[in-house]
Amino acid sequence: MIEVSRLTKCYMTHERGHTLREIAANLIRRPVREVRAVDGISFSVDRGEIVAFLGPNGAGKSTTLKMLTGVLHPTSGEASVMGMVPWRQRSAYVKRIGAVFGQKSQLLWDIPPIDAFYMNKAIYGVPEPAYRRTLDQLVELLDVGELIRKPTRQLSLGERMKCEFIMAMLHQPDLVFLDEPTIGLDMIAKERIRGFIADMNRQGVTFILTTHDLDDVEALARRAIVINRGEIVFDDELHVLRSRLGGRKAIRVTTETPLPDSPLPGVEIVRRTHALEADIEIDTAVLPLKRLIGELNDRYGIHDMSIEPLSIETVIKELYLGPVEQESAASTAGRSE
Ligand SMILES: Nc1ncnc2c1ncn2[C@@H]1O[C@H](COP(=O)(O)OP(=O)(O)OP(=O)(O)O)[C@@H](O)[C@H]1O
Repeated sequence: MIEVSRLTKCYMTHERGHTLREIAANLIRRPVREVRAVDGISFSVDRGEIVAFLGPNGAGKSTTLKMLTGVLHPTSGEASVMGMVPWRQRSAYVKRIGAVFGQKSQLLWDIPPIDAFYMNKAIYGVPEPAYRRTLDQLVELLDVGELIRKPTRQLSLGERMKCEFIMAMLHQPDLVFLDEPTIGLDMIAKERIRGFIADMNRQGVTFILTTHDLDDVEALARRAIVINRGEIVFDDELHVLRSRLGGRKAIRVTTETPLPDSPLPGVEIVRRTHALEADIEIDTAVLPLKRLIGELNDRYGIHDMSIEPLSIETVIKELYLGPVEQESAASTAGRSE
């Protein structure tokens, strides 16, 4: 469905002077700096997938999405989506895709969503019977019967997001780009939206999901593409990310005497939450759990303990960090909060 090859986007930005002399010099000539936001990325996505597209702030996610939705021309490289080049065949292309941006509404504030839906029907040229059928189905699935007749400004965030989804799905797109679709929602609303995405996916819709919410990823995606500084640093199934965690476990332990900075080999203090309480991480391949409990208890006296598997967030953070940042992150571990 999506084939991306060596896609690159460089922005040219004007350097701003800070000192008076620099500002005066800028009046005559402003130096230009190149920002390589996306640096030769290649990947493909099959029909029916939900792919999480992840990365830290400034990694190049939005720039990639803008190119794939046809809003932005790349500096170089190619993309073919459903046989079209997004930025060259925009008008035919937008009829086949949908987009939901958690931070940007596509509805109109003062009019009810139903009127905005009707406008989209006209823009996309959706025939009346197909429009009715899809609208009825979406309204029932998202349980928004009455809401769509209220002015958008009177809706709660969760209610509005449901309507944003209807707006994006009414023309029955084959591919939908989601950018932070559950941002700001409470747990119940998040669950509803996730359920809806999974339903649509079962009906054959492909989703590209950009989010900082790793619960969205765990709930929906089987595969993740991680981008950092414009380059892809991981592209595989989520279970491969999880397997990188190996036998590592996160433990919160309260002891009778304080833990030193290196309590035992294979144990890392991630955070001290209290003088006698710390979050530690262990590698059970180096130190089996049974030995950890025995030795911690003998040396420091265990008062309380809870053990959890590490979240996928940990591996992703490690992917985000380059070797230099990993070293400095390691040197700050163990500091009190
Ligand atoms: N219009 C622009 N002009 C110049 N530089 C830009 C422009 N848009 C983005 N950038 C730069 O390109 C890089 C990638 O930005 P982008 O918005 O694609 O990142 P992102 O991964 O979406 O980040 P976030 O998670 O914060 O939204 C950043 O360094 C950003 O400052």
